[in-house]
Amino acid sequence: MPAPLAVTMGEPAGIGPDLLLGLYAQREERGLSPFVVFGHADFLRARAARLGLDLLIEEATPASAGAVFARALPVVSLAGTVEDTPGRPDEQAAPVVIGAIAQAVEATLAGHCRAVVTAPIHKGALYAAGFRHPGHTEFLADLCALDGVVPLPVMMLAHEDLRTVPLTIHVPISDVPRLVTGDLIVDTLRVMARDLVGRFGIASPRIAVAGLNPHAGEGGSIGREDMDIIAPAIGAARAEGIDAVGPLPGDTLFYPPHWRQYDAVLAMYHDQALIPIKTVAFDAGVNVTLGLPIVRISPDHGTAFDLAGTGRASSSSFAAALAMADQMTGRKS
Ligand SMILES: NC(=O)C1=CN([C@@H]2O[C@H](COP(=O)(O)OP(=O)(O)OC[C@H]3O[C@@H](n4cnc5c(N)ncnc54)[C@H](O)[C@@H]3O)[C@@H](O)[C@H]2O)C=CC1
Ligand SMILES: NCC(=O)COP(=O)(O)O
Repeated sequence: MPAPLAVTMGEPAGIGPDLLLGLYAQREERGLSPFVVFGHADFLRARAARLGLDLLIEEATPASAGAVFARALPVVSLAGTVEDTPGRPDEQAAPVVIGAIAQAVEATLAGHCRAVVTAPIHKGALYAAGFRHPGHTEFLADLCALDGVVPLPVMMLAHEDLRTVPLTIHVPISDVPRLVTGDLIVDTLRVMARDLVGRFGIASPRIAVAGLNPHAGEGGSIGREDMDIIAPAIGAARAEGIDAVGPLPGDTLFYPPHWRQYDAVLAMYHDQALIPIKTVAFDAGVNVTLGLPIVRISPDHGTAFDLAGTGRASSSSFAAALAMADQMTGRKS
């Protein structure tokens, strides 16, 4: 039996548990391939009951999950306290939330699961409990370190033909100009070029690079980073055979006829990359981590505390994440 997908439970006070339970309940009509949830079985039973979902939840292992999936939701259940309090995060649950991610990655690196699909975490609750990574992206890279070498994780938001990557991720906007370095741009372009081929099957990817300043600096009169740092880095990447162009003004680049000329856009900061995707495809975009030895995908949205426990959250982005994990691991086209 093929290995299952590893799905992490995410923040218990958020919508992640609602969505994975709701998708499991529709597994037959959606034709979902087997997945195993890393989380807390009793909590998931409580949330399922709150949502009025009549389903069985069974403790399992990645090896048994495939056989269990047809009759019950297989769960690798971690020890710890997880209360069912929608909308009210409790840092007591943090060890289970963090441990679930770590165990899902370990199982995938070992080949017991095919890919990791993560439900959203509430970063504030985890920071309060001592979590020291800005988000999944950086934590996953640490978990995938080999012989002490941590891969460069690259966040990509993807929907159909729009794919955007923020060069800098969860950092204050005041730190961005200092963090936009030539080395980071070249390293990120290398990961993008490699994974657009290897993960997305695009034979000769074309990458647009957005500028940092308005109008990409307007020839240096509105900031010099575009001329002094970004343009030379693009030149260095092109010299390696990477088809990158820019820096292009960030606003007009996202005019659809412009971005459609490219397979992906490298943006300079979080919102420059995420606003376009969330504008055109909030309900179906996904977040993919490039640069890792495993496939990791998540929905593009967060914990949506206002909807948790109500059954009103849309599962379309979560379903898109499961579908892309299947595609990238060769299970479905
Ligand atoms: N991959 C992850 O772990 C992510 C985690 N987050 C975390 O989520 C928390 C909340 O972030 P926000 O900025 O408020 O973003 P959010 O995505 O949780 O919510 C923004 C708005 O979109 C709505 N929304 C979100 N998902 C929806 C869905 N599936 N169906 C219908 N409506 C939906 C919410 O009700 C809210 O009005 C933060 O702690 C953030 O760090 C945010 C993005 C990704
Ligand atoms: N805004 C995107 C986001 O917060 C996702 O971060 P990560 O937890 O996937 O690193």
